[in-house]
Amino acid sequence: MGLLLELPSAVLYPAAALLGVTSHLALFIRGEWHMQAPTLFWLYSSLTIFIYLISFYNDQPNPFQATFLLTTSYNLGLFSSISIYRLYFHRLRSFPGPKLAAITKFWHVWQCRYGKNHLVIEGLRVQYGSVIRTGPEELTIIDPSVPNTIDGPKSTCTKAVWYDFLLPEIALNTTRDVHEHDQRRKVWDKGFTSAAMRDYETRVHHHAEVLAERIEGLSRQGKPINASDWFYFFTFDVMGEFAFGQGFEMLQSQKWHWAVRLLRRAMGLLGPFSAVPWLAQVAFYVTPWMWIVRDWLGMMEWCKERMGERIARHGKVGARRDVSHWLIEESLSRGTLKKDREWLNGDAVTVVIAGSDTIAPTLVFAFYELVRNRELQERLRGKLDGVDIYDKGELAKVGLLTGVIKETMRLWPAVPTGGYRQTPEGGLEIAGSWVPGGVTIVSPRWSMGRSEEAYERALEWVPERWTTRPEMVRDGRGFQPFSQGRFNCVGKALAMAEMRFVIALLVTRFDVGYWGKERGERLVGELRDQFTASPGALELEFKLRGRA
Ligand code: HEM
Repeated sequence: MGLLLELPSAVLYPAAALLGVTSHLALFIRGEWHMQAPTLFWLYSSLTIFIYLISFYNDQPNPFQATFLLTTSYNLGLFSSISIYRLYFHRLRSFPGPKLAAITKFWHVWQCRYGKNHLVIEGLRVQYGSVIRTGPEELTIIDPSVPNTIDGPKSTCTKAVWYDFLLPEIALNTTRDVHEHDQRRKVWDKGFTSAAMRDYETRVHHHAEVLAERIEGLSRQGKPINASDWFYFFTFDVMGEFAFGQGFEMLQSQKWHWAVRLLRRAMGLLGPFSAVPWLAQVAFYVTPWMWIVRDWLGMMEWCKERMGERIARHGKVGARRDVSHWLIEESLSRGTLKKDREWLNGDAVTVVIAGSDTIAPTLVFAFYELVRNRELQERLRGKLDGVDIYDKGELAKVGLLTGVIKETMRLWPAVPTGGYRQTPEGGLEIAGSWVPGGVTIVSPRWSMGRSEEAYERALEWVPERWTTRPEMVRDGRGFQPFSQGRFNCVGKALAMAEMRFVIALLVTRFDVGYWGKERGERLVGELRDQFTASPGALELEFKLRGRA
């Protein structure tokens, strides 16, 4: 090495650049590298220090400069080769899209720095059309046929690299191994049978009634209700109970639980950094002391402890059956409780996030729309008149109520752009384009729901398009708020029952309107896409019906 450094610079630096090109063409061009990111980071840092020390001990006149020039030459070779390849030789080179997006996902990180991926994609659709290259190995395709192609019964697509974001945490929704997923899904399905659902219903009713009482209490005091707080308090309390057998007690305390706060703050990272899962790996392994990583790990530790307590309570007299009951029961029956502990921890966090961060924004937006459409609110109240809202079956028959929920999920999807899939090795035809293997496919619900080709007056909230005006849905194939196929939402029935009940309970009990000068500007303006939708504040007035 010392001898190498004595080579004339005219030879040394071009040689380093050539090494950069070679490492790209011989190594990095093949396969996935995001999981190796921490190792590469350490290797690169160690080599840089090593070069510096060699230069220093070989009496180089300026060891810092020598190291800098050598590493820069290598990087120049490496990144020039990557850029030229991705722009002019890559399998996706003929797809339209921003040139910088084709070179690096950092382009996307920058675009999403305010958590507005749903708007970034919408802007690209206007500029480039419905098939866009949004990354070196990524296509965003806005077409009603895509959900079925990538998730339908015949699909051979798998989950894309994004799902490795949280490794080493493992959970049903993040596992990329199809066989492993299917095995775990069978266990989950036991927690969502009709019998299991009956156990959950009464607790949903109980929490919803507490929510209504709190709202009534505040409205009696003449205070506004921030829907974006209260619906989250409600859903997190419900899901906390389903995951750990105990809620976060936010409806009681009327404030955010610190663990939920940490969780939501950590989820905020998914806004800008979803595009670069390798960076999350570097952060987890190289900088675990960083505040945001500490937040996440702190929250995971808290969940792990709660799961420990939940396991200790399992089978005790009076213990109620929650989602975790079924997961623990399965591990016990197989004698694998200890081995499955990581799964149980990860799956409990999944119950909390997947069950809360989706229902809450849908409820917030449903009430926003019901407030903007007071006549429809009144009509819905009329349809609910005389219906036993505690009877799940009866409630499901109220078409307009289901229409309200579906229309809200179309226009304000809880998962606006997420749900990335990867094409199988041999490639796949998607929406008329041949897509090679190993490519990430994004099928954004936000843009699909706003497509005039699929919906008449697409930007308007018209629940009747799902009931009496079916002609307003020109092509409903793209409407998959809960996804479909093997990775579809396991909690769909629970979610629909829960949303129907909460809306019915509150609409029959209160007249809901804007509070003061509120018109929903913050709700929509501060909406962030961080895999799930995170809305801004919305202050509403809930007037108890029959009172002035
Ligand atoms: C409005 C409510 C909800 C919506 C819109 C929704 C939507 C979705 C979507 C789009 C997916 C697919 C995600 C992906 O492809 O990565 C999904 C998966 C999932 N959801 Fe939901 N969800 C809701 C409520 C719930 C509830 C209440 C639970 C119950 C705990 C739940 C649990 C899950 C789980 C575990 C998965 C992963 C399934 C798998 O990979 O096999 N969700 N959900």
